Amino acid sequence: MPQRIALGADHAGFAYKDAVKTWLEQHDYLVEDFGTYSADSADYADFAHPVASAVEENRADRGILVCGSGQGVAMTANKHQGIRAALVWQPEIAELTRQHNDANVLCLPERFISLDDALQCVQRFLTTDFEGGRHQRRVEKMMCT
Ligand SMILES: O=C(CO)[C@H](O)[C@H](O)[C@H](O)COP(=O)(O)O
Repeated sequence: MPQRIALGADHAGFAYKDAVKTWLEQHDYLVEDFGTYSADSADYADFAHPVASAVEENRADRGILVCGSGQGVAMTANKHQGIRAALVWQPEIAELTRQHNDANVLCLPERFISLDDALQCVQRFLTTDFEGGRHQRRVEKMMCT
């Protein structure tokens, strides 16, 4: 069964969100796009909350969020129980945050990363497994549930 991906961005992440959406569809992921749908100014929390809720409520397997710096969407998503949203700016970090932190939401900073790197981050984030072991204990200590 294909992985279900919840996608969201504000105006500063709109262009990369659309490119990520195209990449995901080309690679047979099931995408739910929570907006924004234009480059008009918008508030990142209006898109980060629905993406985080979709993952939290198991309507999506993973979330991907984009804003200018990646910070606003990450902070917002991490307000949700069960969400481990990671700010990622290079592919190696995308891999590490899956292996060690079991991140379930990827947050990308459109204004500080090339599109090529952003797509590589998406690919590594979606194809890297959590390592468990000592990292399982640490993730459990991180969570408030
Ligand atoms: O990076 C962001 C939040 O962390 C947002 O995407 C905004 O781009 C940032 O806050 C700047 O806002 P602006 O309205 O684009 O100047």
